Amino acid sequence: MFQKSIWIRLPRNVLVGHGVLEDTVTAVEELHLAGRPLIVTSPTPREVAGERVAELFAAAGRDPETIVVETASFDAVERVIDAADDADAGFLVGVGGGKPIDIAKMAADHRGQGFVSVPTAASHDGIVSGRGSVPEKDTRHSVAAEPPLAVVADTAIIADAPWRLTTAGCADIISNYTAVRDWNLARRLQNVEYSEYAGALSQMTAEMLVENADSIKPGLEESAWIVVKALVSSGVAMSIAGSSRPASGAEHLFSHRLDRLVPNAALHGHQVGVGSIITAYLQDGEQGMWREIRDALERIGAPTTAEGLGIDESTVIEALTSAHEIRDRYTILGNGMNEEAAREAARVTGVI
Ligand SMILES: NC(=O)C1=CN([C@@H]2O[C@H](COP(=O)(O)OP(=O)(O)OC[C@H]3O[C@@H](n4cnc5c(N)ncnc54)[C@H](OP(=O)(O)O)[C@@H]3O)[C@@H](O)[C@H]2O)C=CC1
Ligand SMILES: O=C(CO)COP(=O)(O)O
Ligand SMILES: [Zn+2]
Repeated sequence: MFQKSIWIRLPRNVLVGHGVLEDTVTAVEELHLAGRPLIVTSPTPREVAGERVAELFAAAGRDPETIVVETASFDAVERVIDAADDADAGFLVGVGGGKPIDIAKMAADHRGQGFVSVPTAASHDGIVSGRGSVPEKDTRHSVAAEPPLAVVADTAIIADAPWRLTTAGCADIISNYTAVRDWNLARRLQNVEYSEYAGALSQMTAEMLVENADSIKPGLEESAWIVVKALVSSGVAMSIAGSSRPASGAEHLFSHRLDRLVPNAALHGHQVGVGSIITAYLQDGEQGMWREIRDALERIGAPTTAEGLGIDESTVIEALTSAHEIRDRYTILGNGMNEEAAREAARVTGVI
């Protein structure tokens, strides 16, 4: 299908490295962002980075305001919009994991203002993307939102975050393998618009992460480097595609379904990693690449079983049989799996 036009919205300043938090104000000034920042953060990220970001803006005479959010909800987005109105903020800065970053991103989108992403954990590729994910009624998947103008990823802070957050980010990247294959399938079966560049970038990102899996170890700042760069590249793939397609297929539908059935049971990345093992089995059968995906997750220390996610067998089966209803996105799940097929796939792959 010929694409008449595309509009790719990417971050302009991406800072990754030891101590780059100190350059936050410079990164913002270089973007000519005017006015007061509203810093949107959550309790722990506030301590590890938010307070320092506020000090830096205060020292630059920008009179920052801070708001602390605790849950990813539309109420929280509304509160942030109100706080930005009250503070007459010129732009928003999200400091933390996916929760405060997405809330800031969506509030910035609503206000039509600039947004800066300061991740304190490498837990998923939403730290860079123009997608926001805040549960609303039946919706758990991401929707279009304001992409960050700048990303400031301080690897010293990220390397210090709990290791499970980093393994979740790795698993979110590894899941790109199955997402790209599902996207290709949808192109062939449904004539869905496909971007060769975005698909290739997403797949290459997963391959590079797996090749580097042995260098990804707790306590090593180099690991934070590798994972953040992969998350940036995956976020860019989504921006090129103009959708989350390059990084979200059936494995993400499975995870979104788990989020509804057992909210907060496990991290997003860990859920999509387990979903990716089963998705790969569905895509090419018992002899296919599901073992490689499982082994890569194991090498990194991410869960590969229902038990590892802290969920029971029946929840896995329920999520698999209803995941196709989550959104209008064609994947290998097609019109859905029946219970026997779901049990077989989960059993063969060792997930249950
Ligand atoms: N936009 C997108 O494309 C995507 C968005 N998402 C969304 O992102 C959210 C999940 O993101 P995730 O990062 O896993 O969740 P959170 O933002 O909830 O972070 C997970 C936990 O890590 C803590 N934390 C963060 N940084 C540090 C640190 N440096 N040291 C110690 N603890 C830290 C947080 O503390 P505290 O409790 O204080 O916040 C929280 O308890 C969900 O809302 C999900 O829907 C997921 C995937 C993609
Ligand atoms: O998590 C994502 C990509 O890794 C975003 O995907 P969704 O659009 O399915 O939420
Ligand atoms: Zn994801």
